[in-house]
Amino acid sequence: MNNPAEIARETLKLLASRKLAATPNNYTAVYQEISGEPVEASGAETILVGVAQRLVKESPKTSAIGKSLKQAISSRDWARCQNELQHFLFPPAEQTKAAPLAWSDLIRDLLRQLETTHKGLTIARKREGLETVLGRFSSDPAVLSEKLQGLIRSWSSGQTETLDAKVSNETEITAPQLSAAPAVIDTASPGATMPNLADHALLGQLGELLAQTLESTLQLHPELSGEVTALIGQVRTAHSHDQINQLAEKLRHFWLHMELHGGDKIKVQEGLIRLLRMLVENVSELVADDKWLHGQIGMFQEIIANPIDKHIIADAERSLRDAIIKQGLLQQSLTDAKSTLKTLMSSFIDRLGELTDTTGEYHTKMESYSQKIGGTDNLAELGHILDDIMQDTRTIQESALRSRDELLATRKQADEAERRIHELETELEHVSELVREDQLTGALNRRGLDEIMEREYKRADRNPTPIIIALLDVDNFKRLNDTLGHQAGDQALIHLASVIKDALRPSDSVGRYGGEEFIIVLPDTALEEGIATISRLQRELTKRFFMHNNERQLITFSAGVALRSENETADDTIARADQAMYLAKQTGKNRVVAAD
Ligand SMILES: Nc1nc2c(ncn2[C@@H]2O[C@H](COP(=O)(O)OP(=O)(O)OP(=O)(O)O)[C@@H](O)[C@H]2O)c(=O)[nH]1
Repeated sequence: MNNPAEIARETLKLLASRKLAATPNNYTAVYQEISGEPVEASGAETILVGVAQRLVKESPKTSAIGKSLKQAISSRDWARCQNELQHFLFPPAEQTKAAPLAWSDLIRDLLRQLETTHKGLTIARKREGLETVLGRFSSDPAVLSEKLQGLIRSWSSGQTETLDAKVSNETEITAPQLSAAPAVIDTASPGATMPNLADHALLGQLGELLAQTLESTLQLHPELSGEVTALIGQVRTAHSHDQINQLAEKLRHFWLHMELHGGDKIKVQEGLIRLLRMLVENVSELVADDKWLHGQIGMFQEIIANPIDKHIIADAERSLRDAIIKQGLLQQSLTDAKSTLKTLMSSFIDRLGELTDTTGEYHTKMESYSQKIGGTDNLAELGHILDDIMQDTRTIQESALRSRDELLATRKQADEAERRIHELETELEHVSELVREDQLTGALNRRGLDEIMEREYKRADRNPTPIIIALLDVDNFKRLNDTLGHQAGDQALIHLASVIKDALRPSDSVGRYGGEEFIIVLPDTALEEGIATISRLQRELTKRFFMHNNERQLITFSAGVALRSENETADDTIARADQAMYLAKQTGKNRVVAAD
């Protein structure tokens, strides 16, 4: 139909049949429908189309309204347009009611988490994060709520470093969270989006990871095992929005319990250490003269005084176990030697008693002979008395002689037993000192070294004499370990320590400073002399090879030699020797460098 008059006539007919009012808009629309020419949109209509398009793009939630609005505009169904717009501007009551509830929970949670102690997070740091979130997102309550929840999660998970990054990236701050579970989980909820399979799988994996993480806390907090087991069951079976919300609430309670229990454990640990410190201090006073215990107690005091480190405890345990085994053996020998001495002493006393008895009897007899002699003039009888006297005198002489020999022998044995006891006691004292030795090489350990250096430094302060501290580090030791094995490496260290000990003077000391590092203390030694001594050690090592599987292995070391400056602390001298040793390594290894 091309004739405009005919089109106009048809338009009026259609308006009447559709019972539409003959308004300009209706007329234009029907006219266009018949003629097939595009409708020239009115100003208001153009604005409405723009609004609809914006809603489609804005978010998944507004997109549906936008699309429906677009359809209503194109079919010119203005009542529907009005409906859609109202729906968008004034959402149904239940949607708006949910917000205050979520806010009260959120604020409660926020306050609780703000006051709870989180490792590595101060309250000031938390406040700072809170200020940033409030400053940036307070214009949009929904976004603000999400960001605040993200912030709380980051506190509980200890992700302090990522907090700033998250705050600065608006789209990243909230990872999907349990308390605000995404609609994709619950397809039955009104308005829910169809779940995406990949999201489902990811959520399942996350759930399983959470369950495993919870399982791993069972060992740490056995007292919470009932709660943890129930939570694990719930994590594995929670699928709906409601279930996940309930789970989130229980998890929050669980975190709180864990924090309380963790805090208790730390307090218990601190209390035990305090008790142990008191006990050790008291014991060390009680046994002030008991050298057997000095080494062990000193070691304990040192461990407790410093931050507890599992490696130090393990080292100490090894040394102590060795010392205790050796002390046990020596104690047994000492007990045996003491009981031998006791037996000897008692037999000694018995013999003395016998001797006294015998001499007492002899005196009595002599008295009776003297009376008999006084009461007779008979020569024959006097002859008999004399024979008896001679016999008794010979017997007592023999007995005295035998007793003298026996007593001498017993005395000798007693002396021997006493000497052995003394020897064992000295050895026992020395065993206690074993905790000052490095168990592998027999050189001093760090503790032993500290004591020697303190002693020598004090001596040098009283009576000014030079002291040399040399730091030796075996060259390419890692390669030796890698090619010959760790045990060969150990043997090489034992060999090195033995060569050093043999080459030094008795007044010098050698201690193991670290893995393959040794410190040598040369008292009363000038710098030139010290350098010469350490260079001599290098030559010794080229003469006394380390043998491994019948093959000669050359061990070399780099050394830094420092002369103690006036009033310098041991740590400072070591630091200078270390720098010089580092220079020796840098300039080709197997050399000795004097410290500045
Ligand atoms: N066998 C054995 N090896 C040890 C011991 N203590 C430390 N080590 C090893 O010593 C090696 C030291 O390696 P690095 O510090 O790289 O030094 P390096 O190989 O000697 O190299 P340079 O010092 O540059 O010459 C490491 O492999 C340690 O594992 C020990 O008691 N026994």
